[in-house]
Amino acid sequence: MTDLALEMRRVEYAYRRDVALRGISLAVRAGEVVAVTGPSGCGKSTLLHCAAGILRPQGGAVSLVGRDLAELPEAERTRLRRTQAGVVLQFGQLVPDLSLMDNVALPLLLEGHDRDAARRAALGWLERVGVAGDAAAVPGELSGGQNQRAAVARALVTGPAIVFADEPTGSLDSHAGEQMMELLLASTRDGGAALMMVTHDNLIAAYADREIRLRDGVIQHEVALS
Ligand SMILES: Nc1ncnc2c1ncn2[C@@H]1O[C@H](COP(=O)(O)OP(=O)(O)OP(=O)(O)O)[C@@H](O)[C@H]1O
Repeated sequence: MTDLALEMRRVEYAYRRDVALRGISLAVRAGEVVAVTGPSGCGKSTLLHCAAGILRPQGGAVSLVGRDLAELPEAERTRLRRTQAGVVLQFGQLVPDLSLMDNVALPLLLEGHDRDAARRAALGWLERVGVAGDAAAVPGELSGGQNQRAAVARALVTGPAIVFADEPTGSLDSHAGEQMMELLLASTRDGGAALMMVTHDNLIAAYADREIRLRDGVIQHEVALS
């Protein structure tokens, strides 16, 4: 058993023209909160997407809860990602035609949970993030902040080991952003998950236990913040 939620070893990623990551090695411990910072274009989002198993690095290795993603058969890899990695993106990325309740229940339904149990768990998380009253509404009927709260609930409903958040407060004003951060921290702590968040905002980074600063696709430095 490992107490590492995430481990990346010499990870490299290149798009057609741009090399985005040039050998990134890092680890995130169970329950730890890590901020990934750095100037625009330095590779923050690419790093997060490789860590979450959304992008496959061309070099190096990524392990979630001690299991190397590249060594797993496709179905197991999908399952590990779905159950152990929650993802919150800047604009929530909820399914527009589904109610908040069904959006949050979806990861459980995809894992084969029965519909009633999935909906009960979804409602429980919608309550914790403060939007249970909007459970029947679809995302287009609600504000960015409400949708973002539901996205946090969806990320945590499977009980993941780690939540990946890409500019989670980016579409919110500063007060709503602060509330979102408090919620994200409390929810991940509540669910026993680690949190890796990408941000260009120093005030948001200050919520983390550790800051990892990137520059030109490499780690420039790491700073313990607490
Ligand atoms: N889909 C893509 N296709 C081609 N190149 C890309 C793509 N996404 C990112 N890049 C390039 O990869 C490099 C790293 O981009 P990335 O989005 O990871 O940086 P970032 O630090 O998250 O930037 P920002 O803070 O502006 O969101 C940049 O040079 C960028 O232009």
